[in-house]
Amino acid sequence: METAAPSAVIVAIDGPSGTGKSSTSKAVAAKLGLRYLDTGAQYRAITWWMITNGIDTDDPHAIAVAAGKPGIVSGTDPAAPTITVDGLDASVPIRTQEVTSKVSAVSAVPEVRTLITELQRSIAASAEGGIVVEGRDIGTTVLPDADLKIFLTASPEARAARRSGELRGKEATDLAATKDALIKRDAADSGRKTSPLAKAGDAVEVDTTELTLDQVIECVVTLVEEKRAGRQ
Ligand SMILES: Nc1ncnc2c1ncn2[C@@H]1O[C@H](COP(=O)(O)OP(=O)(O)OP(=O)(O)O)[C@@H](O)[C@H]1O
Ligand SMILES: Nc1ccn([C@H]2C[C@H](O)[C@@H](COP(=O)(O)O)O2)c(=O)n1
Repeated sequence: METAAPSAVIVAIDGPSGTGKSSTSKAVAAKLGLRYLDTGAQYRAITWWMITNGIDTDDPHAIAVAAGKPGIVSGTDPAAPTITVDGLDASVPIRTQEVTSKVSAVSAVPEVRTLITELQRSIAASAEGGIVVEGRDIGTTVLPDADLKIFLTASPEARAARRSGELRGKEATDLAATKDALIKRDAADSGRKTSPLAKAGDAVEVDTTELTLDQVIECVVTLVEEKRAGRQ
């Protein structure tokens, strides 16, 4: 496994859905001049490709056979992250309800994880000034030697309220249904055999339930700066 330049700081941010990983990671990366990688977008992208190419997402063997076919490219500018599949902009279609409902099954297939993990490691290794990588297994599996590991949590109620606020006006906003869907996806992501959603033993846990997004960003920026200062 290649590593980034010695001065680069690598930050892994993991946690369940709706805990604020993407919002926090993007803002922290922008403030500190780091690159940013949304690994959930990559699993969503491969899921979208499976759906649009007629692969049965309930058939792990069919998914495994097709896993190497799509070309997934992630842009890591925190001000404008991008994701393409075979050269097509996938940023909008990967956020549909259909993709969200199928991504846990696709991302549980070991062949998918092996390919996406390799891609994530190569992106992190080429980020010369450092990178914030967010997902479910970054601290445990993808980048176990990350300089700083954060595990974000929040109550299911807080997470559902955040998601409902986001969806208002676009799709159904039933709070109870949103909470049930979050809990179901977390259970699938935590319960899979290959690199499940988990807190690394050396990760700092931040419960964001009672914190504003700005407070969480400030907390993580401080942790990164402390880590950088300690390395000098
Ligand atoms: N501390 C917070 N307080 C209030 N709202 C927040 C907080 N953190 C994030 N949010 C909001 O919650 C929503 C979900 O946040 P975000 O997408 O960053 O979570 P996530 O952990 O990346 O979710 P997922 O894993 O499902 O992609 C967004 O609308 C975001 O603005
Ligand atoms: N490192 C990762 C990141 C994401 N996944 C899977 C599991 C999630 O439910 C799904 C979508 O992620 P989101 O966009 O909601 O952050 O992708 C994973 O298995 N490992």
